[in-house]
Amino acid sequence: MSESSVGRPTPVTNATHTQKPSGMPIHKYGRYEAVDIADRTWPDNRITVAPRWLSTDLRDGNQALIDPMSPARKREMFDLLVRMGYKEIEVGFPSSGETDFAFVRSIIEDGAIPEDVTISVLTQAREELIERTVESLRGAHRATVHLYNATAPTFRRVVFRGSREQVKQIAVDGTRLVVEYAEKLLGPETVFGYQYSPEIFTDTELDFALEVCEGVMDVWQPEAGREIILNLPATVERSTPSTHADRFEWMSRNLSRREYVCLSVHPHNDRGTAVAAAELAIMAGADRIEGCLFGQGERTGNVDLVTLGMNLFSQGVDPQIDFSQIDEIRRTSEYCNQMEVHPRHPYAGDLVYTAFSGSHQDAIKKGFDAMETEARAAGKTVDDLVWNVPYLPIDPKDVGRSYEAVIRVNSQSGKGGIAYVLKNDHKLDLPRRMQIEFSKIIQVKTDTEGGEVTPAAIWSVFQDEYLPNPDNTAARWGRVQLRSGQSTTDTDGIDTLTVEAVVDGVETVLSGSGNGPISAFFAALGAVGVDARLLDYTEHTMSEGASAQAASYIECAIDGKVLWGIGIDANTTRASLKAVVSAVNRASR
Ligand SMILES: CC(=O)SCCNC(=O)CCNC(=O)[C@H](O)C(C)(C)COP(=O)(O)OP(=O)(O)OC[C@H]1O[C@@H](n2cnc3c(N)ncnc32)[C@H](O)[C@@H]1OP(=O)(O)O
Ligand SMILES: CC(C)C(=O)C(=O)O
Repeated sequence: MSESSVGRPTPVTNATHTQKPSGMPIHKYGRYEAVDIADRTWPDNRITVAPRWLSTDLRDGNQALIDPMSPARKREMFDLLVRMGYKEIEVGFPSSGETDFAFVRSIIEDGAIPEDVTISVLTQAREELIERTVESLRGAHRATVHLYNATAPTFRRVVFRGSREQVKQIAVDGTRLVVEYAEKLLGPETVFGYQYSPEIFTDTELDFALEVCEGVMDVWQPEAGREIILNLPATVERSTPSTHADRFEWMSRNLSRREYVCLSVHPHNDRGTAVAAAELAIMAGADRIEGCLFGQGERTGNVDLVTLGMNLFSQGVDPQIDFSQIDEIRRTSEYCNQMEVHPRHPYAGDLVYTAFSGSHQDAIKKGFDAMETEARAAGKTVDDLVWNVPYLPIDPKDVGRSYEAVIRVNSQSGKGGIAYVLKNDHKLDLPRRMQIEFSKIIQVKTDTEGGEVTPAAIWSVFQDEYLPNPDNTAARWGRVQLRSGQSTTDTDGIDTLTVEAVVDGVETVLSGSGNGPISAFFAALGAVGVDARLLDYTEHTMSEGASAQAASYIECAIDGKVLWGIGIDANTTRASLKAVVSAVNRASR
């Protein structure tokens, strides 16, 4: 070892990270096939308008619940989805039993479905189920039957025990039966649509998925004014979102009658990438997304419609869905599903607009201040500007949240967060060095007591430290209490101040002169043995209007200690005298 390197730590080298077998049974799993599409175009595409949305909360969401929704909970969910603006809603699986059938009948018969909303119902490709399904739609204004059968090799072999041709025939025959029963059972008042899903599309060979979809289209005969929805589900999410997008681009390019096809994506979240899979599929040509609020649904859930919609919103694209009361949406969804939304759920969780850590809080506070400064300079309001506050991808106000929870204080917090609470809740804009001083006081509390310090507790500590209330004996402390004061200014600009005060419990009249009321007060305090020197002074109004209060902050050296005081009063001179008293009392505390 050379002399110069003695005592230095050993640098990390790549050799430290050589891979060792984990012992996990990796031999049980195969790699997902890539798609042969070297000239893919989707990576260059941008999402500039909202896709069509279908909520399947009442079907795919409901079928995965421990306790499926009661009719009342179903209705609550349906009404919420309508209020939010969803125009396509899968309302159930009517052939599953009386509950779903009766629910579909109830919303049709109650007139609960707005004219511009299309309801959709799912069925297997079995004649008795198709008949019952179509039957449930009698009298609806706009209704779609959604037929599915699994097309992947394992399902062909294990579930249907049939060849490719036989499994394709299930879809083709099912489609024919849907058309026949719709013609037989539904009247002209119903605008009737059709949707087909090759279930387990993600594990189906692309050429076979295409062949089945073409066979279905040959029966439905899509044309102008007669679209078909072809929904390609990631029934179980199996690939990266990029491979999923490749498969969509391939299907979109190879489908015939493409202009009459609404290509729909239906991701599940088994790999945790459903949102990305949906977004990339849209870039790759999909027109429509099926999902559930907050990612409810089978196993790890369907893709989350709230995240998808809010992702668009946060990029300046209108999602066509109203998320402005996100907490009401969340509460209703929790009630209907009897399942809680995670506190860290994107856009909606309790903690997603909250910073506990000091550097985040500092940046957020500075971001808010910068937005206010920019707005003032431009003669605008903050709401007119493009949102740009660190760590907050959107303005919490836009989803009905207040700024109260944006900063919460615990042992990880710094001065910026505490200053934010005082500014936001009490209009006190503490000078930087005073922020440092006060944050140390709060830090002692968090270090000794642990946990969170609420805004109310911060305020109570602040009041006790800087603003002892002279009217409240319990909260009164300190050597000096100010009663009243008068100042005069002579022709040379010298101020003479006379104050009535209680000093060490004794009523006293103090007098002093200086080149301003503060220095005059310091001179007066000298008479009772206070040795104080002004280091810094700042003030601001706390609100607009004639009755506005002002806050004064004074940094002084008193008897060898440097510390801050604050005074609040409608009169700025009185506010500054109070600030001196605050500092003097703290010095002797
Ligand atoms: C990926 C998805 O989310 S798909 C939607 C899944 N959702 C649901 O299943 C919820 C509602 N379903 C139900 O309530 C019931 O399944 C019912 C009432 C519709 C039918 O119940 P059952 O008659 O007992 O049949 P079950 O659902 O068990 O299906 C088994 C049979 O249907 C066949 N089948 C399954 N899916 C389909 C399909 N899409 N099309 C045609 N046949 C199918 C199976 O091969 C099997 O046939 P077999 O008995 O000849 O072997
Ligand atoms: C019926 C289809 C669309 C489905 O729910 C799935 O494959 O996940």
